Amino acid sequence: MTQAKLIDGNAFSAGLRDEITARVHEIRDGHRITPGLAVVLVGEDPASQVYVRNKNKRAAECGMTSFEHILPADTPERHLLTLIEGLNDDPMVHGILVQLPLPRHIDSQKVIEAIRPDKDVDGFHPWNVGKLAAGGVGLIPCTPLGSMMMLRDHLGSLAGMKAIVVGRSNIVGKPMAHLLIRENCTVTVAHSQTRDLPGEVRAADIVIAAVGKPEMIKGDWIKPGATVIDVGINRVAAEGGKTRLVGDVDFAGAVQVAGAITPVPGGVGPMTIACLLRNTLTAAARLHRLDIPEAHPWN
Ligand SMILES: Nc1nc2c(c(=O)[nH]1)N[C@@H](CN(C=O)c1ccc(C(=O)N[C@@H](CCC(=O)O)C(=O)O)cc1)CN2
Repeated sequence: MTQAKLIDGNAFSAGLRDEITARVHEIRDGHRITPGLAVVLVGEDPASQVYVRNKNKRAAECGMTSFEHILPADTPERHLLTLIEGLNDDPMVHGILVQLPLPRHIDSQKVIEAIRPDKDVDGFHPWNVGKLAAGGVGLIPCTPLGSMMMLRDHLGSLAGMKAIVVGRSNIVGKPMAHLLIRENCTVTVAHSQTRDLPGEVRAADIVIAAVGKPEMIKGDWIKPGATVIDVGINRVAAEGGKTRLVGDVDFAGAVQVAGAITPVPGGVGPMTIACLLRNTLTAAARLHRLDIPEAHPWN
């Protein structure tokens, strides 16, 4: 039996970061502007620490300035809001990102809404959410943006295709659905109350799995030849007391049926960070009204 093509997020993200690096050097040399990314982490969540370290490392590799703010887990919400106010006003900072999840005593939505929308490189501020929903120009959340780049690269036009997004989070599910509508797909958003989820998935040419449940979407739910983008990153127990990463899709089953599939790790995850850098470059260019081409335009 033929196996699905693997969509390699590590390779795609490396190519995108090369393009971003070239653009960053252009504006540093031509305009004396260095894009700056501020990354804020509250607490000691080990996975978040890794993501924040990688974001800063990748930003520096692309020639950007990265500003790291690591705050203790018991930081009062007011202190975090004051830090954001300072970053909003700092001309060296073009992109602001607060790593999620935040400790429970902090209201994440309040924090997101405190970030200047034109520096909101996560694309989570209601202004950017509204721009995406209404078809305007804002900043697009990184994971959906990276997923869409890989889809367009693999499939070309998506017009007329049936897509299902399994999961309705503000970070991935909802923005992904809007992007797919923009690309003229017929979109179903499935969630915990969906009746006959296997049947809904079987009807789809494109499956976006963003439900946060390890290997929940089975191989025999996938339509033969469909393109599967697995957004899940779940750490599960493995042999010898170790852990391993799996997605939301049963990869071993799906790879036998799908036309193409993103692996976990090495699929959507690396694209999330590359798209954060792309958004930071976009924010810097817009804030300084620079007329530079976008890295890897996809629409
Ligand atoms: N403010 C934000 N918080 C969070 C976001 C986000 O986009 N903005 N997304 C996730 C975490 N995340 C980025 O922050 C992220 C997750 C995973 C990866 C990644 O490269 N994963 C690797 C595997 C890494 C590992 O071994 O654990 C892969 O899939 O190959 C990058 C970024 C929640 N919070």
